[in-house]
Parts: sequence; C-alpha cells; structure tokens
Amino acid sequence: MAETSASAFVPPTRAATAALHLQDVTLEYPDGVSTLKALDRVSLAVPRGKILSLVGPSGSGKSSLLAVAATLIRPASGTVTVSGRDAGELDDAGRTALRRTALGIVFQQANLLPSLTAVEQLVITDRLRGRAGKESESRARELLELVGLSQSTAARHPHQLSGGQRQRVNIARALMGSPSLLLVDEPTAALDHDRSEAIVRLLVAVTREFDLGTVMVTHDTEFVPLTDEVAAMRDGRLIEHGPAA
Ligand SMILES: Nc1ncnc2c1ncn2[C@@H]1O[C@H](COP(=O)(O)OP(=O)(O)OP(=O)(O)O)[C@@H](O)[C@H]1O
Repeated sequence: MAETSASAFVPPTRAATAALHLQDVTLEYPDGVSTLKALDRVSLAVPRGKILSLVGPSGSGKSSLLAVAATLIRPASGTVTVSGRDAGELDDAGRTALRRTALGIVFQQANLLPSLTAVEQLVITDRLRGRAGKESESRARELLELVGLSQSTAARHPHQLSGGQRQRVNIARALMGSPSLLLVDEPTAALDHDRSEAIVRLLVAVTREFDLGTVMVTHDTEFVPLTDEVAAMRDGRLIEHGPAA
C-alpha cells in the first residue's frame, strides 16, 4: 500500500471530528496513605487520519492514558470522548459496544489463540460482534493481504509465524471492526530494527487508508519522525505535544 506524506491535507471538517478527545483527565491509584496521580489533568485530541506517538519514561502514564482512552478504566475526573461519544455517559454495556464498534486495540504481545490460523483470528472477532459468514472471511483475507501477509501465510497458526508476522495479524485483527480510533501499545518492543520500522510504516499507512486516529506508545524514538505528532509524558502530565517531524 502506498504511503502518503506525513503532511497530507486533512479537510477541516474531518479534522474537527477527533477520533479521541481527552479533556482534563485525571486518574488516581491508591498509594499507601495517599494517592498517586497516574494521569494529571491530561488534555489531548487525536484527529482522524493522523498518527500520534506517545513517549515518556517508564511510569510516566503512557499505559494509563491508553487504558483510559480504551474506556477500560474510568478516570477520577475529566472527559474521554471517542469518535464524538462521551464514554463517561455510558454504562458498562455501552462502553463495551463502543469498544467493539469504534476502537481497535493492539497490545504489545499479539495474544493470538494458538489453535487458530491467522485468518481465523480475525473471523472470530466478527463472531463476537454477532457477525459471521463468508463476508467475514473475505474481509479477513483482504485485511491480512493489506498488512502484507500472503494467502498461504494467512493459513498458518501463530507458532508458524515470525514475530513481525504475528504483529501484522494483530494489527489486521484490530481493523476488523472498522474502528475510528486505533490504540497501539509498544508495537515494536519484540522486533529488530528493520521489522520495527516496517511495522511503524504499516501503522502510518493504515491510519491513512482507513482514516483512523492512531495513538502509538513507543520507546523507539527513532521512528517517531515517521508519524504525524508526538506527545511526551512525565509524572502523569503531558509536557509536550507537537509535530513529530
Ligand atoms: N493498577 C495500578 N495500581 C497502582 N498503581 C499503578 C497501577 N497501574 C499503574 N500504576 C502506577 O501509575 C503510574 C503510571 O504507570 P503507567 O503504567 O501508566 O506508566 P507507563 O508510562 O506506561 O510505564 P512503562 O513505560 O513502564 O509501561 C506508575 O507510577 C505506576 O506505578
């Protein structure tokens, strides 16, 4: 898939509909007699069609931000809006539905089911959404091809795939639900230099292709300039946010 430039034009109306909008989000954990602020009044918007790198030292709050954006944890205060919907106004069932329809999550470990082929890993997510049939399988095959996996690779089980191929299956699986927001946690942690670069380039390409807002937590600052924006965290606070280049 052809990659477009990082400065690709985004029409103002589309840019105005953020895939993710955090406003004054604070998340606290109990810490002995006091509380620890894992997120301290974080405000951040990620427009559709853009990929943001989230960087910062260990313990700075990156995973906490992803968990709040994924609506897996409710913040103590502030608002989390995914694709125009305020997650704070939804009950558990509403948040689960939001995750299934608007969110794609790529965890650091692929967490693929050992007994399923690559194509089956994608099809099963459609079954969980109450969809099934031939259409699911053809969409799964298309997505696997789009992320660079051949039809024969699509028929393999996880133990027959390389780390980079497993990560590609992981990304394709996150795209099955046609999300508007893609959250990616350390996608290159287990990969060598060239495979890491290829995965970041792939994330940039799918961000464009599917008009996603993508947040990628990364320690690999070398590949940050391939993305659109960078946000840096320290001690639960967003200390910098601007163009990645
Ligand atoms: N479940 C929890 N209970 C208590 N404290 C937590 C919990 N999860 C995270 N923390 C604390 O919140 C802070 C932010 O942690 P978080 O995992 O978000 O950081 P991070 O930037 O993702 O770190 P890393 O790069 O090491 O993954 C840390 O001080 C951490 O110890």
